[in-house]
Amino acid sequence: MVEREDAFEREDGAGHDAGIDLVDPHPDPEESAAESALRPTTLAEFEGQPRVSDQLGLVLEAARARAAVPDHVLLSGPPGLGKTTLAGIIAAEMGAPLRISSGPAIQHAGDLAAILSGLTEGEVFFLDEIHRMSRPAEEMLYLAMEDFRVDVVVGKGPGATAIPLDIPRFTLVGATTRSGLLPGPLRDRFGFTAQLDFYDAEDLEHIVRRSAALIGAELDPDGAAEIAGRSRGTPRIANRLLRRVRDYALVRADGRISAGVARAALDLYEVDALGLDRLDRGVLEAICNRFGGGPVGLSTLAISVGEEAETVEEVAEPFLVRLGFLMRTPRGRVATAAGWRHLGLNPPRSVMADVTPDEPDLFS
Ligand SMILES: Nc1ncnc2c1ncn2[C@@H]1O[C@H](COP(=O)(O)OP(=O)(O)OP(=O)(O)O)[C@@H](O)[C@H]1O
Repeated sequence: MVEREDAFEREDGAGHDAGIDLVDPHPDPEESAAESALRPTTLAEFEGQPRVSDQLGLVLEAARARAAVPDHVLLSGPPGLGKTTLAGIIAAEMGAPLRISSGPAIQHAGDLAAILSGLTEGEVFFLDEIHRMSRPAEEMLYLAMEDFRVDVVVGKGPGATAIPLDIPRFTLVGATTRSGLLPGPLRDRFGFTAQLDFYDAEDLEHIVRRSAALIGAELDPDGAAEIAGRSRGTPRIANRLLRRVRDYALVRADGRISAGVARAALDLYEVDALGLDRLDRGVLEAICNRFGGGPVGLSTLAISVGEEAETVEEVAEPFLVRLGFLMRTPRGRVATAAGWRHLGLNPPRSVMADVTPDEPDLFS
């Protein structure tokens, strides 16, 4: 890959606000209580994803009919689409307790052995970011998933012995944003795999209306549509925008969220009609205005918008790519004609000449 790495000064004021962005799909620890309060607890309450819902419902019903522990479940998809929520629903529907941990928290096989041996019969073990577990822990998990057994190694070196330890039957719910990174043997041990997709506007409207009722906000149907349309297909973002719009309605209006109030609030927070925020537009503007439409390397682009390369790559780019405003090519990032037009600019012909739309996205 050839990246253009010319030095660019970081522009004062061009940086992003501290703390999590309104349209960042990743969880914000400060919002975890607010998020938990809005989590549906039954499949019937879980909006959208009809295929996943139907198939999972069947798996759970069959397990209940056989009085068995359900098969292990792998949920994959971008952040904020409901993987943790579904793990909670599986536990609730099975009347089982839920234990939560994450791949990065389990660095030693011993950490995993301690969790697994402490589970109760039928417990649901939610392992978020399962692709980020250490290799020894991953190997221990294979055996635990298949035979409900772990081998605890006692001692070191040639004298070390593995003592097999039976563990209760449990259901592992693994979650990953990158199912491609999971080793085949791990993937094969899940009895049910579901890929969560971005939500359509209608489902998001239902989610926003349900959440508004739970937080006691008065929300007009048009107001719900306005929030849903700017939520980037992601329930976490929809709920976050709803909370901000609710604040605006209380302070600057009569408390009721009409379409006009939602629009005014989201304009104030710089989330535009398609859900682009300041960073997304900054990235697009930098490519078009400063780099002639691209190609431009990620780090140069990140410096020019005063943001970490990781944030540009993980938050702004996926959405811009999804909207068809940006392409990631082997030579760098390129604005598409639609991207230029979204900024109200005319795309120069030369921009698209040497990049075919079918060029594979080598970075995903
Ligand atoms: N289908 C849904 N119906 C209603 N609310 C939903 C749905 N999916 C997600 N939500 C809401 O969106 C928020 C985020 O969901 P959740 O934490 O389950 O996402 P996630 O996929 O686990 O994200 P991450 O992997 O980043 O933790 C929660 O407040 C949850 O209530």
